[in-house]
Amino acid sequence: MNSFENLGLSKAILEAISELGFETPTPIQEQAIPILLDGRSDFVGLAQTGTGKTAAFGLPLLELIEPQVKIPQALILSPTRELGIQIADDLKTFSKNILNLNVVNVYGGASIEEQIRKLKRGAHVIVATPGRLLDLIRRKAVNLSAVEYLILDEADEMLNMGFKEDIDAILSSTSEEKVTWLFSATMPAEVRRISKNYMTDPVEVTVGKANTTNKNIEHQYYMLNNRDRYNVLKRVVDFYPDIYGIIFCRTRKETQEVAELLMKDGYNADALHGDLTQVQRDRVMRNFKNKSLQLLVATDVAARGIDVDDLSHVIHYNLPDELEFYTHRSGRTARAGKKGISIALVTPREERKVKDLSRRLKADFEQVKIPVGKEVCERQLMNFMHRVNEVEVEEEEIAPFIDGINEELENLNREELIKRFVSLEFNRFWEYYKNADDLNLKSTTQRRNKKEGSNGEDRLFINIGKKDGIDVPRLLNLIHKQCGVRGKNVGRVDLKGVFSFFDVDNGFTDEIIKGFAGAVIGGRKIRIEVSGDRPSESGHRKGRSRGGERSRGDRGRGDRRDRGYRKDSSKDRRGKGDGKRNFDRKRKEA
Ligand SMILES: Nc1ncnc2c1ncn2[C@@H]1O[C@H](COP(=O)(O)OP(=O)(O)OP(=O)(O)O)[C@@H](O)[C@H]1O
Repeated sequence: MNSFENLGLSKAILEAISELGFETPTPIQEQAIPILLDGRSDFVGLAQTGTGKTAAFGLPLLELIEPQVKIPQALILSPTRELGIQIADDLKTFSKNILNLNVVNVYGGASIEEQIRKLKRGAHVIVATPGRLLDLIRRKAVNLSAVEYLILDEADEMLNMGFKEDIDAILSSTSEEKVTWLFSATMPAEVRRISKNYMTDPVEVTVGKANTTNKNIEHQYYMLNNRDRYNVLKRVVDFYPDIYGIIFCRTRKETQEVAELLMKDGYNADALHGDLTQVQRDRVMRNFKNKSLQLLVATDVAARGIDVDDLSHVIHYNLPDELEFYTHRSGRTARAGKKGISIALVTPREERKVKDLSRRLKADFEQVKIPVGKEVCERQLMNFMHRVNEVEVEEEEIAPFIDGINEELENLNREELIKRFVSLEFNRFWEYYKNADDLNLKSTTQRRNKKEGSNGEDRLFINIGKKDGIDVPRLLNLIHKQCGVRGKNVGRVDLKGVFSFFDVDNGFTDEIIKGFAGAVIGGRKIRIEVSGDRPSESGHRKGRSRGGERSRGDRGRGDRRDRGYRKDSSKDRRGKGDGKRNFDRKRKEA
């Protein structure tokens, strides 16, 4: 194996990276650094997420900069401020032993005057987001004519964000002589186009197979009903008490909603997306990086390229449409040779996306059972036991209280004592989970059987039928409009003259009855009730009405919201605040 010394790096840099614990170069570093040190060719480096691409371009770049020449010699463009800050911080750390080498970071949402001042003091390397840099160019606060090295990081994302024109304008103020380097974990068509449009005969280095995911990531997926998505998320989080991860959503709105629900339910979570102010984003990122925030709910853009140590999980609340997005998302875990788990929450309809990802990324995706309540309780309990085992006892501080404690507990033997201590933790979870649904979807055959038979379904009577102009699509449409229940949850429909029957997954029965309550259709007041028996055409039936004593598993009788969100998130949890408490405690113990 090669060493950093053999790659031609200077002592100043070798010492700095050795302090960071970089012992041997990663494959992309090993291959890229000698070529880039030569400094003469355009370059495309493709390597999986978390394999040290920043140092692969950063180290040779810093070697090539001449500190005594006080003009900007290198420009690094980054799609987001967070990534820009991260790159600039890395470069500052790598170059801390090089005298008078200035890395200046400019981005939107912060004082432009302050950035102008910093640029005036002299910048050798500028790390910038495109919008702000363009602004600075227009104000003539920066001169890029002597830039010799241009680095495009996460370039496809910059194009996705609509920065193409800005980038073109920026590049037109740089010299033709510069060399351009591009690093990426994926090679979507945009990256290809960029290398064609902005580079001349680039040297291309690919480590591993292009577009494959980091092999240290374990890919899992849970199959669920769409309406259970949030409850499954909470269950996964509860099943991994020490989880430290990012939950990816598709839109800013969904990101904010999921984060708010999690916070309301007592989890240590926060949102990161483009609708937040920079101050908010900074606070969230800082808290997440220093591990006082356990769960970051983020959009693809906001978390692109983010390097946070030791993330245990990435959760795809919804799968992204693009394969590359999946790769970048899941690559937030398993960085620098560590392991991590990527979990996708998918409905049966989305399962083909998983198959497609698996085929195209050449990675196995394992379908994992959603833990049932008892399993979550067991996990939490064992985690609590582990913490008991590991906790550092503050002998001196606790000593004054020991006599009083012993007195209070003197009637309890060891076994009793253990049970009671454990119950303090266990009861909260048990209370919450004892009646929790099994959120696993039945297999396709079971689902089919369920549709055909009466198992898990109710047969509903409704007093409208063919004579009211009702056909199957109209009835399904009506149920959806009136109650929010989709046609796929409705089984067999029997249309009669002035009434009809339809089978429905009994989890939706209340919703439907409630949805039709008080409804008037075609001038007729709608009557809907659970039918006990198959009726005769005369309409005679042994029906049970709305108040009937059907068993409905642990479904509540509230509205959809109660069912989807609140039910699995009883107020008890708030007091419990388990996520934060466990996490904080763990950190203190570590
Ligand atoms: N040679 C090395 N030895 C040990 N750790 C390293 C080495 N090189 C980089 N790292 C660490 O690996 C982590 C990932 O590096 P980096 O952020 O550059 O990955 P990346 O390839 O750019 O990932 P992404 O494609 O997701 O942006 C960082 O925390 C970095 O400090």
